Amino acid sequence: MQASLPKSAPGSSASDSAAVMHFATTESCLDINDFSLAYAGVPALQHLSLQVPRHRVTAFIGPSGCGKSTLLRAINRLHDLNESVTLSGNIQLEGRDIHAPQLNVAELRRRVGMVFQNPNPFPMSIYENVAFGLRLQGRMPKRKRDDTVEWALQSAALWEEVKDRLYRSAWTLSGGQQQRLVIARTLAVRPDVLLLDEPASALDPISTLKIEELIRNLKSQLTLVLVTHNMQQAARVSDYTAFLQGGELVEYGPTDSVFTNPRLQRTENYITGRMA
Ligand SMILES: Nc1ncnc2c1ncn2[C@@H]1O[C@H](COP(=O)(O)OP(=O)(O)OP(=O)(O)O)[C@@H](O)[C@H]1O
Repeated sequence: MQASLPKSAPGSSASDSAAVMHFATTESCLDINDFSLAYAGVPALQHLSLQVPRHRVTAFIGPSGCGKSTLLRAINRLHDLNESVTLSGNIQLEGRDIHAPQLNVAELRRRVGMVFQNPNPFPMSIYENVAFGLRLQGRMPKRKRDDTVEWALQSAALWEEVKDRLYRSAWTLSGGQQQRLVIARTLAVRPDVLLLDEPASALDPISTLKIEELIRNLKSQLTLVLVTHNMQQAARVSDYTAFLQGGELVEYGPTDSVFTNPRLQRTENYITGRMA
């Protein structure tokens, strides 16, 4: 897969560099087109355009407050209930505008799963956590549900650790196991996209490495978007990296290029730690 990168000279403005971020030969899963979002009139995202390739890991990086979580949440329409939010432009999932009036938001959230910084298992058993979304979808033969729960736990690299205690409370698991359980719960309804907002930042180093390995392995099944403050993590797990600053997309490209040969000085300053 080749990415056709925007041609802008080092030092050009963010809006120049962000104008076109197309992956010419790659099929994109998400197309973000001239997307802007403001909270109570204060811009948080400004004219972002980028394409997120299918079956790859794309990392959003940038300083605190640059808009990474806002963008991730917008992809899942988590701002719907915030009346102060205004937006323009559009986000398309597999070619369909996620804000189209006839779009079913529950179905969007099944197709686009989201995992947050702090593991949030429900107060129920390990099994019931994973079966939760399946039950919401309607009746399913027990055998099929059991198979799906096992498959999701296997996909989340948790099955071996929990197969003998499926009916114990999810809260008996460690923080790292809880986060993998939450990922299993999300995978059980077979999403197309998994959004991960700092999924390992509350975890110890060993659990973090397990989550990173899981992210790498999951891309054969779905498209992943990762928000992280951790530069090494973005470099280790992502195929593409988008650098945001002040609500603008500054640079976007293959992770290797962004980290080893950034086009813009601002990107270099950030990834080398010269800018917080
Ligand atoms: N619900 C909200 N209401 C008003 N302003 C908000 C809200 N959520 C975020 N913001 C503002 O929008 C901007 C972007 O915030 P966002 O959380 O997306 O940044 P971020 O890059 O994810 O930051 P961090 O890395 O610290 O999590 C910030 O200025 C923030 O204060």
